[in-house]
Amino acid sequence: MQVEKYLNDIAEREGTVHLTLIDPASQSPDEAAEIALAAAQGGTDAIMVGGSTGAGGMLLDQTLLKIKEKTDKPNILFPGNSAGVSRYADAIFFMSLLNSRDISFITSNQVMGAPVVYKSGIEPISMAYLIVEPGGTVGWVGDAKLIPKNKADIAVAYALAGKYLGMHYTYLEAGSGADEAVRPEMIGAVKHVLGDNKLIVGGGIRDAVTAKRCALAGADMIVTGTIVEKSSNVTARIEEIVSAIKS
Ligand SMILES: CC(C)=CCC/C(C)=C/CC/C(C)=C/CC/C(C)=C/COP(=O)(O)OP(=O)(O)O
Ligand SMILES: O=P(O)(O)OC[C@@H](O)CO
Ligand SMILES: [Mg+2]
Repeated sequence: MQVEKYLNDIAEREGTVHLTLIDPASQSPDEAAEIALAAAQGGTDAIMVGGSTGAGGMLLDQTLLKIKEKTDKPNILFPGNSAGVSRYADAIFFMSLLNSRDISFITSNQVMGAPVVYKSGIEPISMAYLIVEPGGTVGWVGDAKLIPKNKADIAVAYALAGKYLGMHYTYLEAGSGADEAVRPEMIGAVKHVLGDNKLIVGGGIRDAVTAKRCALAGADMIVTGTIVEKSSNVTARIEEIVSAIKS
């Protein structure tokens, strides 16, 4: 419960958590570590490591080890499949893609990954993963029946199902690099039924205004990925977003 408690405590104390997503396939482990350090200096709370394609094996292990050398922020795996599990992480978002049409993203990858999580002692954080239009690469890879962006009630139904199945976290995902982030109406409606369960929002959040809008609507945690890959001054970009979402 340590990483989950760490995140929940920040959400309670500071209003909103900021998570930085690093895709091990997008840069070398050394470069990933530099990005993690810069994001930590900008005030991010934890580093998520994963990708929808090619994010496993030695590259994943090395990326985690290098990140650990540079920062003491928790590392949380964000796996695209069972190969995205590594014993060098602190925790894993143990997620089920509830709106997938493919059973492998609902239970099979979880079954293959669970024994590795058990043996390595990393902390599982149960999560309902929901993909909203446009969905991006992860929507395609995960064969998601995308939730229409203006249909908050469908997202609410999925979020309730996840909560009743016992999942602690719900993640509303618009897809990495989405042209529009998840809308405030949907975030608000989902948070309303989740109550104390935590809501993560990501995909297409590139600036402080958008991040703040998501936080005010009810997001407990904001994820940004693309901006740390594309920015020349990661610390400054993260700092802007972090100061906008913390109370
Ligand atoms: C719990 C275990 C062991 C596995 C879960 C497996 C599930 C449910 C996966 C969901 C579908 C999926 C492909 C998720 C990937 C999540 C992810 C790391 C997204 C990050 O997006 P990017 O990979 O950065 O997008 P790009 O590939 O476009 O860069
Ligand atoms: O790359 P961005 O658009 O920040 O999206 C982050 C995350 O929600 C993708 O899984
Ligand atoms: Mg990526």
